[in-house]
Amino acid sequence: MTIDDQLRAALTQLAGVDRLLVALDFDGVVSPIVERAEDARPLPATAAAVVRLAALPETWTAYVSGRALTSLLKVASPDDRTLLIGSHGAEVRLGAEEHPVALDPDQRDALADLHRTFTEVSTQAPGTWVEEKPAGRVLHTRQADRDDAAAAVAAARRQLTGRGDIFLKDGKEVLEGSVVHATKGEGLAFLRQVTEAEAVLFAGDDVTDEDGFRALESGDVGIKVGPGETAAGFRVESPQDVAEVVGLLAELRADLGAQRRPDTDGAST
Ligand SMILES: O=P(O)(O)OC[C@H]1O[C@H](O[C@H]2O[C@H](CO)[C@@H](O)[C@H](O)[C@H]2O)[C@H](O)[C@@H](O)[C@@H]1O
Repeated sequence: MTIDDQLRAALTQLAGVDRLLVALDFDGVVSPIVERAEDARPLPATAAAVVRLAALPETWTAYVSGRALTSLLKVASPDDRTLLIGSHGAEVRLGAEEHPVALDPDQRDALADLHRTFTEVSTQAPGTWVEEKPAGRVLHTRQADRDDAAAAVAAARRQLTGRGDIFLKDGKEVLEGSVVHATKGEGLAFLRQVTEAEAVLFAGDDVTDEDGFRALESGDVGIKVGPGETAAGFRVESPQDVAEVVGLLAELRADLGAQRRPDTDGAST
């Protein structure tokens, strides 16, 4: 991909801010989408660029994911400095500091109902499976026959619609249910607050990432990966393009930092 002039200009501006947060969705952005969720891995070029960014002064990196933190840690193997938002904003890990989800008894009951509904539906639909998260469940349909997948999602929706204590989200070949209301927009706002970032880059590919794009402010850069309606200001086609974008941002910020550093005579170059 050639990074177009507008995106290059936005990245150049972003590279020059005092405090920068680079937040990336994981599946479909850092990792290509794959058949089996447990097989997802970061593209090496993106992972390397994230590490380079995290090592720069006044620069924070984050993965903002719908995955449970345990799953994100397993597939992403993030650098210790990379901040993590899991379960679409319900879980947070800032280095050694972890904020797990705490469910009250009503939420635990709702989670048990959600689990029962998704597993019963999945049993009837070959190729589907249920992923477990601390505050939710995911009905995966990527490996199912298209008609079976649609029927399974419709059946699960029918049984859960109207439950005020279970929040449903559509994703890529998944239906997610959570007993905690959380969004990536809230996750990003929290990260902006703790890092005191002057500007944020956020890249995402899925409908749930739109909450993140809508939480962006003037001076931030939102990048939608792939097709679909979006509130993001920029679009690239694939995770491979994301690797180029994040690589360029790391290069630009490192160069600007080097220019700002005093030379050996003590004067700024
Ligand atoms: O917010 P993300 O980091 O993008 O996570 C969203 C969901 O990603 C995973 O499912 C998706 O990726 C799988 C692997 O490529 C794919 O098989 C599945 O069809 C996708 O929907 C993950 O399993 C979910 O828990 C995340 O919520």
